[in-house]
Amino acid sequence: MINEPGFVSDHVGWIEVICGGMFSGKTEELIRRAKRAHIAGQRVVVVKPAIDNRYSETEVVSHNENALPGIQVDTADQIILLTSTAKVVCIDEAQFFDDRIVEVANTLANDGKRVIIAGLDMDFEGKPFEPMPQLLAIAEFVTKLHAICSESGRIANFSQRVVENKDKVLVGEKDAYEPRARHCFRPPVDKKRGKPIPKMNISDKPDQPKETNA
Ligand SMILES: Nc1ncnc2c1ncn2[C@@H]1O[C@H](COP(=O)(O)OP(=O)(O)O)[C@@H](O)[C@H]1O
Ligand SMILES: Cc1cn([C@H]2C[C@H](O)[C@@H](COP(=O)(O)O)O2)c(=O)[nH]c1=O
Ligand SMILES: [Zn+2]
Repeated sequence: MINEPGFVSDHVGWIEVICGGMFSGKTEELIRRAKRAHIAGQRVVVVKPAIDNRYSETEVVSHNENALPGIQVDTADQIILLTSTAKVVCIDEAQFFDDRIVEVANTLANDGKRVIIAGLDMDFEGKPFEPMPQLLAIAEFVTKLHAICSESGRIANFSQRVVENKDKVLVGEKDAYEPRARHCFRPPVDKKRGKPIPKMNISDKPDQPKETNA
């Protein structure tokens, strides 16, 4: 029950955030919750930012090709106009919206709607992906999912960019990203030192002080 707030609460609105790295199952989970709300007879509207054109312009699609009809929007404010009669509003790829998405999510929830938001919590540098931190802060319910690390088979919460590109936004799939565990993630070049930060080996021991005879 704890993973499905929509079926334990009453008629007031609230915000659920599903976060994690790439391939962790965020879109699948969003689709699962949307489908169940639809089965429960609730009017569900699914939206995604227009920049995410990876699989389809009219559907939200997961990496394993689960899909649901979804509307592309250019701005967060358009979501308000599109969802006036909805009971449940599902927003995928929330990291691609600007800060207005925070106000929009609050407005929808205050209006009595269940707002389900999926998004990447960290970018390719391993830094918080704005505006996800703000959305996580205002949510009543948070679910963090993990992929499987492509190197170690451990749980992965980082998204390793495997192509040379330093833009924060780079839409892509396995052609450009791999899920990685903490100890298998290599952040991009450290700008100050100009060198790649070496991958940390979990068996590495901290440097021991050298003995001197002085
Ligand atoms: N390394 C991986 N770890 C977990 N799932 C993976 C991996 N590679 C591919 N997948 C597939 O990705 C699916 C999740 O896709 P999706 O919901 O679109 O993830 P997200 O939206 O978090 O990127 C999984 O069910 C699985 O079929
Ligand atoms: C890490 C990172 C990812 N992206 C892009 C790549 C994908 O198009 C989406 C994430 O989609 P998913 O459903 O979570 O797989 O975000 C980016 O633009 N910048 C990044 O740093
Ligand atoms: Zn997704």
